[in-house]
Amino acid sequence: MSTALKFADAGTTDLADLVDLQRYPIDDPESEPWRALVKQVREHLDKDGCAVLPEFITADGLKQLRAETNALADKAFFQRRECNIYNSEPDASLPEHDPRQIFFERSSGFVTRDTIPADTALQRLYVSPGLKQLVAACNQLPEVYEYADPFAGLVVNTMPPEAYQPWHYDSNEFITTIMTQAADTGGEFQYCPGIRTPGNENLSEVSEVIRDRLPSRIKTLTLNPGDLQMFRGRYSLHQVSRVQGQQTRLTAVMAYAKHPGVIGPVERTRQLYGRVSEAHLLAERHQSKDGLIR
Ligand SMILES: O=C(O)CCC(=O)C(=O)O
Ligand SMILES: [Fe+2]
Repeated sequence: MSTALKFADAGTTDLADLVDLQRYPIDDPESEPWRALVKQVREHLDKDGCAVLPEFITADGLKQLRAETNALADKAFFQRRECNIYNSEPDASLPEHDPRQIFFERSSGFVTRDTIPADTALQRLYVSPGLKQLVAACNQLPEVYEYADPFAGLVVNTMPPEAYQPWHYDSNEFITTIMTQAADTGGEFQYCPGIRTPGNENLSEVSEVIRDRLPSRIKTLTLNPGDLQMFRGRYSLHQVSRVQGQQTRLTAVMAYAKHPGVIGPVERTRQLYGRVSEAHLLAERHQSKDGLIR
């Protein structure tokens, strides 16, 4: 992929070649249509933990994102790994049906932000003030920030045929995704809106869901490439069902933080991305000294 083009300019809001600005005026925040959009998204997020903005990306924009994510797909890190929904270690003292005792094999992979060239449409979208402002307003926050983590803020979830991303919660409260290429079949995003809340893990229902005994609690999202999805993944258990057919499912996952400077923990970073950077090591050392929450 060429890097001869101008690098991403964090100050530009001109996304006219990528985003359908007629329908989604993210370049005109506080305008009437923008406010109406934010109101609608908030309602969906409050009710369902999820909101979809259909055809957010233009046809040309989608062509570009699809080409970029396909070109990056072979840089994904894969590690087949047995995980429970909390990513915690096995604990033999727990009863057999406890959700912490149920492990699934994760076979999806991630391309990390540091391997995505700065002049790509993917990076332009992630750093765009218009998108950040929309995400902040929809989540009732004054501002959101790019991760300082060199790997984690923008990743491409890469799911070749037969890949499965098992039930999990995200560590951050809200996430924004754009699928750039769908699976032929399978690869469906499934979720249980608000199944846990702060202070209540709701282990009994969660245990039923992950043992396939409570299908009525599971919603399957109809998502098309180019739609923008906002999702509260910390409270809504979710999975991507097994990819079938020939085509790799590709999704750009954009994470923003409530505070600047967020860097993921060393051990989790190594598990997810197969390596860590100097920034991760420094952040961990710094954290252990001042005791602050990351
Ligand atoms: O690929 C998706 O649609 C969602 C991925 C996801 O849940 C995650 O990466 O945490
Ligand atoms: Fe997730």
